[in-house]
Amino acid sequence: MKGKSVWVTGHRGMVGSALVRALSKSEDCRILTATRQEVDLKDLSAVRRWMSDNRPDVVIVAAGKVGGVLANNSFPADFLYENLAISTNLIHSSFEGKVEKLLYLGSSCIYPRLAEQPIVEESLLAGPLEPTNEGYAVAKIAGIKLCQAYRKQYGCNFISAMPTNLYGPNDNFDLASSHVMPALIRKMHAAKLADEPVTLWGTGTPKREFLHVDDMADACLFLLKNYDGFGHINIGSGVDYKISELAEMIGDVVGYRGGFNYDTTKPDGMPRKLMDGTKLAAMGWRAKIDIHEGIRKAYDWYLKNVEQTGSAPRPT
Ligand SMILES: NC(=O)c1ccc[n+]([C@@H]2O[C@H](COP(=O)([O-])OP(=O)(O)OC[C@H]3O[C@@H](n4cnc5c(N)ncnc54)[C@H](OP(=O)(O)O)[C@@H]3O)[C@@H](O)[C@H]2O)c1
Ligand SMILES: C[C@@H]1O[C@H](OP(=O)(O)OP(=O)(O)OC[C@H]2O[C@@H](n3cnc4c(=O)[nH]c(N)nc43)[C@H](O)[C@@H]2O)[C@@H](O)[C@H](O)[C@@H]1O
Repeated sequence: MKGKSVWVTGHRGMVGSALVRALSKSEDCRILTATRQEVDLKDLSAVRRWMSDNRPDVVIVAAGKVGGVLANNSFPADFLYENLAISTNLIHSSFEGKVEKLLYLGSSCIYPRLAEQPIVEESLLAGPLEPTNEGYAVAKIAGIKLCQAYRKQYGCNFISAMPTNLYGPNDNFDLASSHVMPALIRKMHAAKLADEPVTLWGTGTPKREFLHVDDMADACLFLLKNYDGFGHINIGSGVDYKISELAEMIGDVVGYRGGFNYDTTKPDGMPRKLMDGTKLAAMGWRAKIDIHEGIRKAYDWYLKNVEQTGSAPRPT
């Protein structure tokens, strides 16, 4: 990507900020960013204007409305509408702006609720979706299909990657809207100090695969440099854990010695979503950050950035 202008959308978020770190470290390129105040990605004319003023060579779609199982279940219209708008505006204006390459990021929730495990890329649209995040999943599926349609009709080099559940620096630690990893780090730290038990949502039996966001960013740069295909590519670690097992692992790192209660009024979501990483492995990429090391890094980041203030500073 030497000499290219790369627009990382959503650069203040967990995924976008990891991509900016990775690009700054290893690529001799020009990184372009824009805050929501500068360009609301839901607004097609604003996106078009920004695109024609800045003329990126490469666009990474790492912006989106993102949240955990409860937020997705509670605000399906927002998750569907905002993600559809962001995807269509960025993909269409990248076509208009003759962008050389676009990387679209989706999520493992695009796959059917009861997909055969580990989930191969070909499982897409082979069965009904998980109802708690159907809105988000439909928007992300539309993004994949848009990339494929612009490739088929206009020859655009637009690729898609589906990362599994991510965690790391700049994660969202708000207990109402976060994913499980940051929520449990925060809850266990507070429970350790207060000497109280921790309440987990759901039954603790669903299984999830976790990937450190720096591994994900590394995989994205790998795909940008090595993949020009039609089909979307899974990005995962290849290992999944029950939520109750994840809680034990986080407890070990945080030093929480108490027990766990389960609030079964909260949703479990997908029973399991372990992705098959054969395609990416065959190209020569694999994850490097082990989950224990990853949880330690995430807990350190939480202590340094969130614990003191109650909310994390976002990158500018
Ligand atoms: N988190 C995960 O576990 C996960 C898993 C798989 C895939 N992904 C992929 O990664 C993407 C980003 O996830 P994340 O965890 O980095 O989320 P995040 O931390 O919430 O970051 C999302 C970013 O998108 C920006 N954004 C949202 N709506 C916007 C709008 N209308 N205009 C301009 N910017 C807007 C946000 O801007 P503000 O800073 O102004 O809010 C923020 O910078 C997802 O959409 C998904 O494709 C994430
Ligand atoms: C990656 C994202 O994953 C999301 O699904 P999903 O893995 O269930 O999202 P999470 O919110 O991470 O929840 C994973 C599992 O952890 C359980 N869990 C236990 N305690 C907690 C807690 O305190 N907070 C949270 N958040 N969960 C908790 C939750 O019930 C669920 O079974 C999708 O809704 C999105 O669309 C997206 O795909």
